[in-house]
Amino acid sequence: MSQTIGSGARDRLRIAIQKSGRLAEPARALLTSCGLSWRESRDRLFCYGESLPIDLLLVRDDDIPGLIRDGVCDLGVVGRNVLLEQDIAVRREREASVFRELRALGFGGCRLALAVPEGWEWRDPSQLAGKRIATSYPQILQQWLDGQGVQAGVVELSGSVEIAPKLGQADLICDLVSSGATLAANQLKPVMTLIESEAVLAGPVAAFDDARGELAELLLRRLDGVLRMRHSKLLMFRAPREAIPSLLPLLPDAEAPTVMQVEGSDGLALQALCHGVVTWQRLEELKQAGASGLLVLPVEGMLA
Ligand SMILES: Nc1ncnc2c1ncn2[C@@H]1O[C@H](COP(=O)(O)OP(=O)(O)OP(=O)(O)O)[C@@H](O)[C@H]1O
Ligand SMILES: O=P(O)(O)OC[C@H]1O[C@H](OP(=O)(O)OP(=O)(O)O)[C@H](O)[C@@H]1O
Ligand SMILES: [Mg+2]
Repeated sequence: MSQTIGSGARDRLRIAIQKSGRLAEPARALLTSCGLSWRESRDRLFCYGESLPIDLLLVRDDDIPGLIRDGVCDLGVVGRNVLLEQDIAVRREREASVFRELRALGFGGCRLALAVPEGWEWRDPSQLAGKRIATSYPQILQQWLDGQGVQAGVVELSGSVEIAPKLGQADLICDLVSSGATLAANQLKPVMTLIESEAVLAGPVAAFDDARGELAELLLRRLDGVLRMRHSKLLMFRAPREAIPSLLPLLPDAEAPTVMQVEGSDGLALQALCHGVVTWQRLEELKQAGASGLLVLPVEGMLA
């Protein structure tokens, strides 16, 4: 089988992920937990899929939507902020989306927010009329301003947006915020959230009409199993039969527990798949209610 990147062979699925940066490691780890493995090329920009015919292309995150649009890659892991920014640009040109968000992946969480100098008294978006707003997301910002019916100047910067008000380039900014530390360090405060973002699996709007369709479906099924189980834990413990009524209310987030008879005793062994956080406090409460030999096990995936 050909390994040429641009061969046009369509019996392999190609996923673009960030080469380095915030999304690089978690994206790879997630795909690995879906059972994918790769033989890396020496330059590490293309990774040939070994366990399945699913290859990786390692790129700058901003390039991912364009690679999908041009059919160079079939899927991509990218921030919703980047996908939406480029989707709006495409829709302005073609009047139809070419990308779609297939799954939210639960990492790379942040929000795109308006932030103003700390001294500003914020009331509502009408205050933005005639102001200059620095951002790396001009399309999302302009669409939001249009929706608010506000006319403001959009100053596009590719980075270090938070310094723009101090440099006199803009009156306020529209940038990504996570902890808020960068804003605080620049004497800015967030006042409006335009979008909530996280890493997403993106793909084309058009369906695949060859072997890639089945590969994409297989990957999505595995991904759903992994995502569903991501915060789940398998709880195993023993308990006397009479403790069951006081133990079950302590497992409100668990699927119906499996209860087994322990050989040679009249005690029971229980197994419960908990979808919420299993804290030390909860374990202590279970122990007090009669549970013993408590084991908390991580769950890697589930095929329903
Ligand atoms: N502070 C943050 N906390 C959490 N997620 C963030 C934060 N900042 C950005 N992100 C998310 O991570 C994505 C990638 O951010 P990163 O800083 O690695 O991008 P980059 O510098 O543009 O990388 P590249 O070199 O690939 O162009 C962003 O598009 C956003 O979705
Ligand atoms: O609210 P915080 O937790 O401070 O995070 C927000 C900052 O994180 C991102 O920048 P990053 O650190 O990735 O630097 P970069 O923009 O230069 O890549 C973003 O562009 C903000 O500047
Ligand atoms: Mg980038």
